[in-house]
Amino acid sequence: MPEASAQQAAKLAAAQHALRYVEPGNVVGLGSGSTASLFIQLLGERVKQGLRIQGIASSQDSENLARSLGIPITDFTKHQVIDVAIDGADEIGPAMSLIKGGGGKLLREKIVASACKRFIIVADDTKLVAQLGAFPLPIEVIPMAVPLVDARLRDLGFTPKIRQAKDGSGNYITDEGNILLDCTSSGIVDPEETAAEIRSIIGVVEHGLFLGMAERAIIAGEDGVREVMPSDLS
Ligand SMILES: O=C(CO)[C@H](O)[C@H](O)COP(=O)(O)O
Repeated sequence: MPEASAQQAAKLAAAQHALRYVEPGNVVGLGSGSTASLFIQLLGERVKQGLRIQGIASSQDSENLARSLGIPITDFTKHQVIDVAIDGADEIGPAMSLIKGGGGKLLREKIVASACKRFIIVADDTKLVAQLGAFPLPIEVIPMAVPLVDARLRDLGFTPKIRQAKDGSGNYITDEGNILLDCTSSGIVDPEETAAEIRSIIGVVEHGLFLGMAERAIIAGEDGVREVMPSDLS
């Protein structure tokens, strides 16, 4: 089987497994990206079969997809607590530290994750890493502050690059109207310290390090699907 379709099959298997964490009456956080989208499609099938849930989406794309499938959408004015959220990740590192935001949705994803009783990651096994940072860390920045934040991030050892829109129209603009800096580094040795340093930079709206948020990860690969807990990842 070509690698791309094996990876796709793994994403689907992880998404399928995640359905067991959704219970009737739940408010469900809907993640972003290809794996989360597969979960939303499967959830839509369950809703068509009669499952009663409501979704809170972590991106406009996910909300549009959910609505097109008949998943009722709610928001934080009606529900401040999400029972369970299912989302993807770009890297899954020690103690289930995560890099997210490859799809550009990290701010709303982190808001959803922060409001969850259970935050569950779905991913293929290529996302597991011994140390975070091979994937460039996305950082969402207020547009006028980009040159200032860029300089501070370089002081921290990052090489930031402004993300470009896929359609060639210029800078990628987030759902909240901000710029994303994709920051390469030689590796993130201490994610907690790095997160605190980035957060202290005025003009940074949010960063893609999700620390201490995920309860478990559903990981799929050629050997099947397994659940991984933070304590399993040293
Ligand atoms: O953080 C994200 C979007 O901002 C995604 O969850 C992450 O990029 C993983 O995506 P995929 O499931 O397509 O590999």
